[in-house]
Amino acid sequence: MIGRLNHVAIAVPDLKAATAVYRDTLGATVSPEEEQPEHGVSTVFIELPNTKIELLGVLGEGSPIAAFLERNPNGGIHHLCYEVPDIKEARDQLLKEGARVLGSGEPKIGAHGKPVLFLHPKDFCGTLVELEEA
Ligand SMILES: CC[C@@H](C(=O)O)C(=O)SCCNC(=O)CCNC(=O)[C@H](O)C(C)(C)COP(=O)(O)OP(=O)(O)OC[C@H]1O[C@@H](n2cnc3c(N)ncnc32)[C@H](O)[C@@H]1OP(=O)(O)O
Ligand SMILES: [Co+2]
Repeated sequence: MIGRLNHVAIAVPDLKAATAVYRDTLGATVSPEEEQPEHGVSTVFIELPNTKIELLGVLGEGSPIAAFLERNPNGGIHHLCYEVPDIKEARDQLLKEGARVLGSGEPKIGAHGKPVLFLHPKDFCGTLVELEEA
C-alpha cells in the first residue's frame, strides 16, 4: 500500500531557530515558513535529494503538536509521511484491518495541496504515520 517516504517531520519549540540550524549549520535549502491554520502548525520544508524534512512549529491554541512538545521540550521526530496512490482506498483497507484513523476520518488538504490522513502511533510501532495521496 505505501510508496515513497514523502517527509520526516520534526516538531520544534522555535521554528526560526530550527530553520537556522538546517540552513546555516547543515547547509540545507529551506523553504519559506508557511502557516497551516487547518492543521494548527507552521511548516518549513527542507528539500533533500531523496526526501524532505518538515519542521513543525505550534500555530494557535489547541495545536496537535502541543502535548508532544510538552513531553519533548527540545523537539523531536514527530511523524513519518508515506505516499499512497488512493488515500480513501488506503483508509478503508486500514480501517478493515483495525487501524485507528485520527480525526474525522475524512482526508484534509495537507502542506503540498494533496489529501492527507493520520494514523494512531500505537497501531504503527509507536510512530505517528501520515498518509499523503501521491
Ligand atoms: C502541515 C500539514 C500536514 C502535512 O501535510 O505534512 C502535517 O504534517 S500536520 C502535523 C500535525 N498534525 C497532526 O499531528 C495530526 C494528527 N495528530 C494528532 O491527532 C495528535 O497529535 C495525536 C497523535 C492524537 C496525539 O495527540 P496528543 O495530544 O499528544 O495525545 P495523547 O497525549 O493522548 O497521546 C496518546 C499516546 O500517543 C503517544 N504519542 C502522541 N504523539 C505521538 C507521536 N507524534 N509519536 C509517537 N507517539 C505519540 C503519546 O505519547 C501517548 O502515549 P501513552 O502516554 O503511552 O498513552
Ligand atoms: Co507532515
